Amino acid sequence: MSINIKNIHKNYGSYEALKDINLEVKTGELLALLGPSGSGKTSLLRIIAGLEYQDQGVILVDEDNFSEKHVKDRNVGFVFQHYALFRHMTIFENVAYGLRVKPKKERPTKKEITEKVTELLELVKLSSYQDRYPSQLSGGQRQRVALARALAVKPKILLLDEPFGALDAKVRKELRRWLRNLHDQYKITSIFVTHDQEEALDVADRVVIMNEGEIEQIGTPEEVYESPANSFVYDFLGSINIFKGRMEKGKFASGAAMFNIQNGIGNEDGVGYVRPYDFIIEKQPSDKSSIKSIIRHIQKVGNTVRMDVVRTDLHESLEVELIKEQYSSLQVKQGDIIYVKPKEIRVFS
Ligand SMILES: Nc1ncnc2c1ncn2[C@@H]1O[C@H](COP(=O)(O)OP(=O)(O)OP(=O)(O)O)[C@@H](O)[C@H]1O
Repeated sequence: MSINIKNIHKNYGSYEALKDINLEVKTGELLALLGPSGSGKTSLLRIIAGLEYQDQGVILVDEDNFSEKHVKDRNVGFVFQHYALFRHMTIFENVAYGLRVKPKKERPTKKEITEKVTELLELVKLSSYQDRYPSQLSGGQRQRVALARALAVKPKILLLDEPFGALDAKVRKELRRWLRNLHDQYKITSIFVTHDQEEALDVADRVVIMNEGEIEQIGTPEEVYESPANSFVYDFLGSINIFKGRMEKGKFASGAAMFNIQNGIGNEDGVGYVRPYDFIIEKQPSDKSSIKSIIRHIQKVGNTVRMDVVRTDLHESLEVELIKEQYSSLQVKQGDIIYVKPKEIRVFS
């Protein structure tokens, strides 16, 4: 099932939560809606589910106009951040619930329900837990039950709202791999909401970056990370260093340094962006893009060494990241003078 979201507007009173959202989700795709708090991700998901209504626009699922359908007729699987399992039912009963409450004509037989639930519990690797109650499971296990329950009714599409948001970092990581594998087996067109950049980039086929009710960029994880469309996306998708300066004839001047740039040909003020790992560290300057700096702090974490350095021209801090081997061969210490040279600088006006 493909989802075609056209011209969606949503206001809460005078507040514009969604401003003309257009988006196509391809059949079998796992799409992430990523953005800071309040950017409109949940509102959009709830509108697709039919739990909220748009003020303008339509949602087509294949050629079916979803906008005219009630939530119960949309056949959407929904998984929330807080596992809304029924506390008084066993895990088996929780997964079976959606099948048992189907109208009589569509309801599978008792034997079919048992087979389906058994299959799903195997899929989420919780077969031996089927007689337990939700309170006897860990948070990660409960989310897996929630997903099995959502899949039981064979949804046309699957919507997940921060499904791993309440779990600790290690479990989150395990579950997102697991979700990806499950999606590859089931291939249900799925949209999941997250504000965690790493999670979106790690799991999704494509990422939609939202900000203040608008889409900033849509692309594969590689596209949005390697070629951010604007400064918001650049900033949102990882640590950055900012260089204030001016573009002049294909070059960018910032303090005493001058850089060759790919983008930006006008003569205007601009802001350059460099990721912490995108620097070459030298003991002597090699050209005008080598920025003289003093090492203020060195922090070693695993195989990575982070250095906090201060440019001597503008007295601004830069965050530089090296792998341990590079750092060892440099032989530098706090207080030393070094030259940091961006491998690439992207300038937005
Ligand atoms: N029922 C509502 N009434 C009024 N304002 C609302 C309502 N629901 C959401 N909003 C507002 O709309 C904006 C978008 O909210 P939404 O929950 O869609 O954002 P989000 O990106 O999912 O944020 P979060 O990551 O914090 O959940 C926010 O400013 C929010 O305060």
